[in-house]
Amino acid sequence: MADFPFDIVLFDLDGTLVDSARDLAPAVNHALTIAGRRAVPESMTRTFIGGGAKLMLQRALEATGGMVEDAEFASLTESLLDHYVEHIADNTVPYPGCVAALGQLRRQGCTLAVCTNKAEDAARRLLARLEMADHFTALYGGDTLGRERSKPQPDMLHAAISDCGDGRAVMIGDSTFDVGAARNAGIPVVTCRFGYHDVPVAELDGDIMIDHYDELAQALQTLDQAGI
Ligand SMILES: O=C(O)COP(=O)(O)O
Ligand SMILES: [Mg+2]
Repeated sequence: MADFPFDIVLFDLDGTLVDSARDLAPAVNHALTIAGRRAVPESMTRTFIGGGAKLMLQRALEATGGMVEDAEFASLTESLLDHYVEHIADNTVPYPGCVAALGQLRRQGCTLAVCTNKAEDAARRLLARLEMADHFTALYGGDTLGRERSKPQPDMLHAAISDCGDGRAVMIGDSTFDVGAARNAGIPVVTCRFGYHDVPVAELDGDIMIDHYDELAQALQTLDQAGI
């Protein structure tokens, strides 16, 4: 424990711990169909993920003809979430090596938490269905502290660090929301090349990037040695 550089590891969920686009994309297309729009390919939906369901839907609507009025948007958001929750773990899986890496970090003395812009209830359901929940001491969703305090605001990172007993923390994520939140919280950030990127991957601008969970422990050591 003493020689591992971080006490607390905070994880984003969609595109970081789990490959959930195969269940998010059909939920987006369900809502688009209700709105009379064409469906969009999963590859496009992947670029809309990261800011929560509402932003994902807004981007999908903008890409298929434009935003709708508030009441219709609220109803479409509800349809999207109903569909998503019903199919939450149909095709979603943890990324290769993820579960093993979580176990390894815990054996090294790290305390783990999830900081996601997904709604807290959906995040808890998903992690329970995938039998991953027990790894995490804390979980914050995009609505836990209020949407205005979701990532890239640092609030949920600060709260999770406190719940984990305070200490040296690092964020693992896949989008500008994660990098921004980590910067705003003043902690380093590892980005995942395999996740969902709302900007070209080269522009994510984290401190170090991993291609596979097998590289995570070494990446954390490298960050430490670089004095980041
Ligand atoms: O639901 C989303 O859009 C984002 O979720 P994430 O913060 O876990 O990537
Ligand atoms: Mg993400």
